[in-house]
Parts: sequence; C-alpha cells; structure tokens
Amino acid sequence: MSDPRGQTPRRNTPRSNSAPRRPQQQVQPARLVAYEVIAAVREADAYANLLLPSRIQKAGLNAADAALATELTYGTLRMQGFYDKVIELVADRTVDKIDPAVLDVLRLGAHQLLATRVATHAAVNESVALASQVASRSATGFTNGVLRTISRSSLEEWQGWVQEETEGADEKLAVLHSHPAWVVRALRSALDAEGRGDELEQLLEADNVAPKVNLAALPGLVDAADAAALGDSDTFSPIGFVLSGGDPVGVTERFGGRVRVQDEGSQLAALALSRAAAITPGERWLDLCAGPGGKAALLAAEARAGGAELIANELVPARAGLVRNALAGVPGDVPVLELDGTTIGETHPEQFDRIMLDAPCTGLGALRRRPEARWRKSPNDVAELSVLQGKLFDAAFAALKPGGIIAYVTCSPHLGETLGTVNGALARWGDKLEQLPTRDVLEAIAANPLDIGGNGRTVQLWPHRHGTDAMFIALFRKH
Ligand SMILES: C[S@@+](CC[C@H](N)C(=O)[O-])C[C@H]1O[C@@H](n2cnc3c(N)ncnc32)[C@H](O)[C@@H]1O
Repeated sequence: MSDPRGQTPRRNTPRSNSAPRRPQQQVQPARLVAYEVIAAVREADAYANLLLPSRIQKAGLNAADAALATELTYGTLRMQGFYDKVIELVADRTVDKIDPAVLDVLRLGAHQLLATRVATHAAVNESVALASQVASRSATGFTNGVLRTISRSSLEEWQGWVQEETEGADEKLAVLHSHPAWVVRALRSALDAEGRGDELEQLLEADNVAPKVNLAALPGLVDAADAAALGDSDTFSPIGFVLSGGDPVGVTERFGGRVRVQDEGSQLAALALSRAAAITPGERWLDLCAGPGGKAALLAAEARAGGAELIANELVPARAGLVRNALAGVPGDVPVLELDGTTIGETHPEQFDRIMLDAPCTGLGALRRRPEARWRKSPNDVAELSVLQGKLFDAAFAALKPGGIIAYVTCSPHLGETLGTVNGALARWGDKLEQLPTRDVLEAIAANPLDIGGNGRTVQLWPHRHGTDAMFIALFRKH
C-alpha cells in the first residue's frame, strides 16, 4: 500500500487549493439535521438518540431523508475516532487544532465518502456549503481540500495508513474500529477472562453495527397467535421476537405495552431471576434500580403469573415516572419507590425473596445503541461506579431474606463492574453468599443453545456472539 503522501502531499494539499468557490447550493435538510445533532453532542453533551427524532420532526423530513439523517448522524458519531485520524493525516495537524464546527463538517463528509454510497461530488460540495453556513467562508477551501484528498483513496487504503501511523496492537484496533484504546483493552480483558480473546475484533465490529429491533411479548399477557405475527421468533429469549418491519412504537401501542422493545440480553437477565427457582405464591420481589423499567415490566408479568408481588425502586424521579409508564401494560399495582438503593437494607431489612440489582454502569456493553457513548466514558467512571455497585450489592444483600436470590446485572462487560464487583461481594459476605450456576439457569431458559464462555458461575453475553448487548448476569443465594 502506498502512502497517501506519495499521491497527495498531505502537508500542502488542503491548504494549496485555489480560492474556494462560493457554494451555490443550499445544504440538504437531512445533512443539516445530522450536522446539528453531531454539533449538539459535542457542544451540549446531547444524546443523539433523544435529539435526532425531534430534529427530524422539526425539519419535516420524509421517510427517506429521515433514514439518511439517522445513518449520517449515527455512522459519523460511531466512527469519529477513525475519521479524526484520517483528517489528522490529511490536514497534518491534530484535530484539536481545527475549528470544532469545521471538524464536525469534515467528520460528516469523511463518513459520506468512506462509508456510504453518496457520490463524491455531492459529499464534497454539500460539505463545503455546510462549512460556509456553520463556520466561515474561509473554512470552505480547507474543507474542500481535505475532503477531496480523502476521496482520492479507498476506505481500505485509509485503514492501512492510519494503522501504520499508530503504535501498539490494541491502539491499532482502537483506531481502526473507532473505540477509545482503554475500552479496547477493557474488552480484551473481559474476553480473555473467558478464554475468548481471539474474538476481540468481531466484538469491535459488532459495536459498529446498529442492533436489530428486538421485542419481548410479556408472558401470560399476549396471545400466542398474536405474538407469532410479530416477527422472527428464532431467538434465544423464549419470549423474544425480531421485528420484521414497520414501526416498533406502533407495535408497542397496538399491544397496549404488553409487547415491548427490549434487548434480548435484558430479557434473559430478567428471566434468569424470575426462573432461577420455582415461584412460591406470595413471594416479594424487588427491582432495586428499575429505571426506565424494561426489566420491571417483564418481572411484573412473571411475578403476576407465579403469584408473587413486585416492588420497583428508582432513585431519579423522572426515571421512576418512566418505570410507572413501563408497568402500565401489566395488570395489577406495582408500587414504585424513589429511594436511594444504597439505603434499602435499612428501610426494608430481609423483606424480599428475590432482588434484581441491574446496577448503574458505564454501559460499555451497549455501544452499538448509543453511538457517542464510547467517547464520553473514562476509566474514572468505572472506578466510581464499581464503588456504587458494591454499596448497592450490600444493600440488596441486607434487604434479601435468608434463602432469597439476587441477580446482579450490568450492561457493561468491564471486569471492574462484573467479576470485580462479584468477587468483592463474595469476599465481604463469605459463606453467607452462594453463587448459583447462572449458565445452567440461562441454558434452561434459552430457546436456542447459548455459547457461554467462562466457568459457568456467571454469564457474559456478547453482541458478536449472541446478537445481544454485552449483558453480565450473576445469580446468588443468601444463606
Ligand atoms: C442500568 S439502569 C437500570 C435499567 C432497568 N433495570 C431496565 O431494565 O430498564 C440503572 C438505574 O439505576 C438508577 N440508579 C442509580 N443510582 C441509584 C441508586 N443509588 N439507587 C437506586 N437507583 C439508582 C439509575 O438512575 C438507572 O435508572
């Protein structure tokens, strides 16, 4: 592979263009929406998945343009780390030396050139027009030069060059698959812990692919024939479906909340607790960190079917409101408390037969869902959250009746939040805390064989292996 510098002197190219042409065109609305969301993520820590739908609606985009805006926004945010390296290589300066608005335009342009079928002239011209609109006329020549240089080489060539410029195996993978290097190292450690380190690249690739829309039909509340019409039921979760088409919100509304959009890993985590042992009528269950309520709705349906009672708890009042909404589809009353979960052992000592501790975590297992999330997290988050996870575990332990079961769940595979928290709890509680064979429980629940690594006492699900978020599940009994 020849160096890009051989074809287009990188030091000169972007700056040596003739005077920028005045853009003739208006920026296409889908690109403007994508730019606005990407800029809001950078400037205001906005969440793309929350902001994008309202921007699409405000701009009055038709279905095709809405799909384009979504692809451009999510794709650009996900691959930002890779595009930044390409831009640095071409512009011969680090991205922090580029006007942030222009940098966003360049990222969006690079995505169109390297990862979509948008014609080169459209990607470049629209980006130049956008730079003129959101930055300055003087930025147009720079934008034009950088993007024209990028357009002259293929994605594979740029992948080769950015890797050549990067030191270290994990760092090369990080830039190639657009993850922070510390996240790559954490994912490698988690895979190594179950003897599957060779799957790292598959995992990083899976993090960059939008997930399918998974549905859960709440047990006992949806007619089997109606459920069968929802989509493909060839899933691991016995209550799961992959939506075959159409609007998931419409499906949820049609079923009055008894069919819910929910990752299969989350479905399996909730079922691991409800089906770990036969339900004795009258059991009291607690969902300690319930917001926004996906697992609470499923646990409520399971509790109702088995004659148990569920109580939900969520610290953040607005999220407690989401839990109440999520529970609306399940007949009966599920109280939703708004307590700090770390105090539940004092307010409700030894009161529950089963507790779901779906702990606040970094969410490193759900990177494919939240395109910008990987750039927001840091190792400090892991350190802080693992302390909170330990406190919540101890509180749950104190609130559990002897003989009761805890499910400790995270949507992060980081060892500091998974085995680290589990081993800490085992060390603190000694023989009062028994680890249950979580893999056996999951295998008995799953509708299809699950390939689960490790020693079987805990379960780590993976996007690349199971098509789920990287959900960690560990079951314990209190003695
Ligand atoms: C991973 S989410 C739970 C997801 C939920 N189980 C579901 O399936 O929809 C963790 C939740 O814990 C809440 N939380 C954080 N700290 C808490 C605390 N000290 N006590 C109770 N809830 C807390 C967060 O607000 C967040 O809603």
